[in-house]
Amino acid sequence: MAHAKFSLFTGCIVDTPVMGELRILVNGALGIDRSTGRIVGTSESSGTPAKELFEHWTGQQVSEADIETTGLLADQFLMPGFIDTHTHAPQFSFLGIGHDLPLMDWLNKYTFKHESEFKDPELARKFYKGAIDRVIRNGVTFAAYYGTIHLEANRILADTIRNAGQRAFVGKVCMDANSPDYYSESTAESIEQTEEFIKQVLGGQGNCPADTRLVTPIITPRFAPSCSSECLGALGELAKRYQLPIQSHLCENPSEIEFARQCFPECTSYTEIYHKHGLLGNHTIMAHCVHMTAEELVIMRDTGTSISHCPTSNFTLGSGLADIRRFVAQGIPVGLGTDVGGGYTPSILDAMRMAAATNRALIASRRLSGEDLSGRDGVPLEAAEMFFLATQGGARVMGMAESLGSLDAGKLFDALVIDLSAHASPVPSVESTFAISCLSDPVEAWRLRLEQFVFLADDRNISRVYVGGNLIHSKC
Ligand SMILES: O=c1[nH]c(=O)c2nc[nH]c2[nH]1
Repeated sequence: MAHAKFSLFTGCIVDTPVMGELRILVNGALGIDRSTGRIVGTSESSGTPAKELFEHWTGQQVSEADIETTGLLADQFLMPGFIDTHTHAPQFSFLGIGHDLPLMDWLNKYTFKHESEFKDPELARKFYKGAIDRVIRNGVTFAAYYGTIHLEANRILADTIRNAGQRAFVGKVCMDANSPDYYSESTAESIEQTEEFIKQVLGGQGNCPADTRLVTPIITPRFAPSCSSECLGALGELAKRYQLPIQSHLCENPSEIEFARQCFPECTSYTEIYHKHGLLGNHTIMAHCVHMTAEELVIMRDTGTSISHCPTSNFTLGSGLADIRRFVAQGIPVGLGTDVGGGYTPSILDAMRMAAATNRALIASRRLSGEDLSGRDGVPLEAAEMFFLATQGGARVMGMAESLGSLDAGKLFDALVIDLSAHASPVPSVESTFAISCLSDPVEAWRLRLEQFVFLADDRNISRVYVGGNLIHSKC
């Protein structure tokens, strides 16, 4: 069947096109056109023959021989791939180290030193493959990576990701100011090498449309304090000229915010620094945003800028509790970031759980201080909302909501087969979960199993990973 034109999955299919609304097709069918890697149709199948489904979806005559069918097992379901909107590839080299330090000390003691080692391309060649494989094993089909300041190591990172078949934004980190001597660059180097990196990455992939390109360069001023005004302005220009996304850090920690203020005293806020240099817009991802003023959130909303919520790292570096209900209420797009190595794990499932813990801690502390929590403010984040943040929410943050994030017809097939009864699974069997085994409504039973998935599962449950219709990881 290697030459079949279409693939069909039958079984339970789950996604969240809208925040908080799980769409569960218990007896679902999903068809893929292998030549484009796109979904041609998703529906309840109710036993309809495959040929009829495809003829209905495509409006063409289809023969049975053109269809390869995969029937999901009773404990399996299909879902959109996880989207990690913020992670640092070189920081896998010191995962789990230094979590007793606040941000600026952690950067100075560990981060800059480890990243500076990537001046040796040999290290990048040896190291990045294992890091990327680990991200993929965790079900991340699309990630926004920071590299280092080094052109060659970043090129190796981009090639490694493309060879692994993962979708990614990859950024050459820019640091021409206020950075250690052993890990900084001149303004000219920062700008020229960013442009060279853009040309290398785009040139290596021909003229394919932006949404089918696997690896896209992303303009990456590390954070405002690490860049001169000239560098920030030039990076804004490069993003416009090449129509590229932008990523950086914003309002993560009080000392960092003070540092940014000292570096740009002419700006009224940290957010204003990026705004003034043309770096905000609907293709910009700002990570953290833990300590934002009301005025800053208005700038974010008015410019269409997105937020990568990185709850794991916000806990481990003690940065604080970001209020995503407040962001969502303002209409600011929000997705999840693992922020390795501020965060200790590349698991988006962990980020989902940490997002829930952050939200519960915020609600509890506000209640204790007597705040009135009316409306959504006092409602704990539900599993279906976490599911959205990890998939469709992430796609919106990455500017790809039309092409990714859910399993609707027309979208690229970036998806995961989840096996709840995988070997050594942390998710208990249905039989041992009385609350589920006694239910007669199959949709309700799946809803509870999905809650268990969100709170209990790990990479052992992620049995297949697809990007653009290609299988890039399989446990069997
Ligand atoms: O969590 C973080 N990780 C980093 O590497 C970084 N650099 C600036 N600000 C940062 N925050």
